[in-house]
Order: sequence, then structure tokens, then C-alpha cells
Amino acid sequence: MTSIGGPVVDFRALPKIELHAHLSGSISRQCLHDVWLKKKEVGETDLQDPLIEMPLGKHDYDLNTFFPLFSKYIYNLVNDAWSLTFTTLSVLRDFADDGVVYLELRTTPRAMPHAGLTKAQYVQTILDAIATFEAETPTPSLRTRLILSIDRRNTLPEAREVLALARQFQPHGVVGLDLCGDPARGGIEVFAPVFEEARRDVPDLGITLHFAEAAASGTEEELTMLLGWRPDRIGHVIHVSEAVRAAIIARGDMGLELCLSCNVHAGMICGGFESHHFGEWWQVKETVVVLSTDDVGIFGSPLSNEYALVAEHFGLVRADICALVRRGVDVIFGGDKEKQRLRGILWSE
Ligand SMILES: CNc1ncnc2c1ncn2[C@@H]1O[C@H](COP(=O)(O)O)[C@@H](O)[C@H]1O
Repeated sequence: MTSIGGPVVDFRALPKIELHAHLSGSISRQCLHDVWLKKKEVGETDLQDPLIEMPLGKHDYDLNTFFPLFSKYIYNLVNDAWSLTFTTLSVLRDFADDGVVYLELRTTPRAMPHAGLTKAQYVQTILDAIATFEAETPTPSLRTRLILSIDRRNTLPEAREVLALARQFQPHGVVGLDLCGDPARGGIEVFAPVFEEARRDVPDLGITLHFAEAAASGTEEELTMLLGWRPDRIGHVIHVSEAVRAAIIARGDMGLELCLSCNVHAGMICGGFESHHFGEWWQVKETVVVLSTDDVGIFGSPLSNEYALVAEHFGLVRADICALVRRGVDVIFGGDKEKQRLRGILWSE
């Protein structure tokens, strides 16, 4: 709650939309611990307790220590249909409890050979968990859609497979395609044909790209190429030159998924919250800023807290906060009907 410059805002009660949340990074440590306990009981894991691996309260993972959390730990723990369903349901519950009413969850399709799960079954399992969650909630206010991610480490055939899965599952709740992964990994120009095909052949599939997250992925050459793939939204948007900034503005109505806590805790920007580039963008009329959590399980800041942070550090008052949330609706991938539903739910003032 805050009373800065106007009536108090209960940020948790404030209905919010979340457009940039990675499934595996959104799992709470307690939930990972519960999975671990269950697997330990039946002798299915030799992994260390997640609460030791990632102690509660530790959020200062930088880009070197962050990515291995997935490849070396979380992917080895969440490695079958049961744990995938269990963790997905827990993530949905956490977002709903935090007042999120529309969620675009993103994930990299991952085969689980040890459990006999293909990438298609991985996607299907998550969509089933979303359907179960919506069916079990008496008056479901949270609606969830899925974005499939291409990881920068993927090969071209793997990237093509992600697009094929997105097309296959589009009628069942997949609404977009993402490019994510370690920004230190170069060579992403190989994915150009995949994103070009998506834009050309599946125009109603949204495209969002991790953009200028690190100096290595913030070269003029890479960013010009990424803008050439005609994304609807871009994420992080940190290392941008004046020329790229102008190109983003000139595009008009580009969604900017900004993740304050992630960027500050991971040391991706210089300085604290008050120096975050949210301050440079949120009043730019030609773009649409959407606050996002990125990986709430790792960085520990739910979406309600991201709103509290911008109120505290950038002086947004209640009317600004409500306008910021409402504006985000323009760039969701969930279609006009969902936009209409959201406009009826979100606070006007
Ligand atoms: C700094 N923030 C970030 N930047 C880039 N990629 C990120 C990320 N946070 C998460 N991921 C990507 O999402 C995967 C985990 O979720 P899923 O298994 O796909 O659900 C990570 O392996 C990484 O590739």
C-alpha cells in the first residue's frame, strides 16, 4: 500500500496483467522444495534440497549464475509430467493470489526423455494444467495464455520445431513466439527465417523478443535485425542507443516488457531502482510499457511489488498506476474478446 501523491493503492488487489513471465523461473522455492521432498521420498532424485541450492531471500543472481540454475538444477528436478503439472498449478495460483487477471506465461518446449515426454506433450501438459486451474476456480478471474520460447542456444531445426508447436497449439491457447536465453550466446541470425515465416504465415501469432538485455546482445547490428523481424513487443530493452530508441518509437505502439527487480537484482543496469530505464519510457506515448516479473521464483518480486516500486521510485500516483495497467491491454496477444473482458475488470481510477 502507498499513499504517495494520492489515494492509497492496494497493489495486490489492483487487477494486473503479466506479459513476461518464464514458467520455470516463476516457480516458488517452496514449491520446488515440495517437489523435491516428494521425489526424495520415493528415491527419484539425488539433487540437493532447493532451499539449500537457492536459499530463501537470495535474489542476487547475475547473468552468469542465473542461467545454470535452469540447466543444472530446475530442469533436473521438474522432469516429468507430474512435477510439470504440480509446478504449473502452483505458478498459476501464485499469480492469481497476487491479483493478476491475465497472464501470458512463456516457456521453452522441453522433451523429458526420462519420463517419455515429447516437446508436444510438454506443451499439452501445461495447457491441461491451465485448463484444470480455470475449471477448479469458482469464478476464475485469471485467464492464462501460453507463449512458446526459442532459446538462443537452439539450433535452427529446434527453432523451427518451436514454431511448428506454436502453430499446432494455437487453437488451444498458444498466442505467441518468444526469443529468450543467455544473451551472451550469439549467432541468432540463423533464426531469421523462423520469425519471418511466423510473421508472414501466422500473422495472428504474437512475436516478442528479448532485446538488448546485455551489452553483448545490444549491438546496433543485432537490434536492427531484431526490429526487422517486426516484433509486437520487446523485453528488457536496456542497452539501446539513441538511434535504436528512435527506431522503437518510430515503429509506434511497440510493447515494452520492463522487469525492474530482475534488472536490478541481476546487476543488468547500473544503479538501483531509481536509475531503471522505466523512468525514460513510461511517459513515451508512442510505446506501451508493461511491468513484468520475468522470474518471480528467482528474483522474489511479485507483480504487485513491481507496481509498488514504480510508485515509490518514480512518483506514480494512483491515476498513473491505473492508466499504466490499462494501457498494457493494447499489446496483449490474447485477442479482442479478452481485451474487452479486461477493460471491464481493470480499474479506471
Ligand atoms: C534475465 N532474464 C532472462 N533472459 C533471458 N532468458 C530468460 C530469462 N529468464 C528466463 N529465461 C529463459 O527461460 C528459461 C526458463 O523458463 P522455461 O524453462 O522456458 O519455462 C531459461 O532457461 C532461459 O532460457
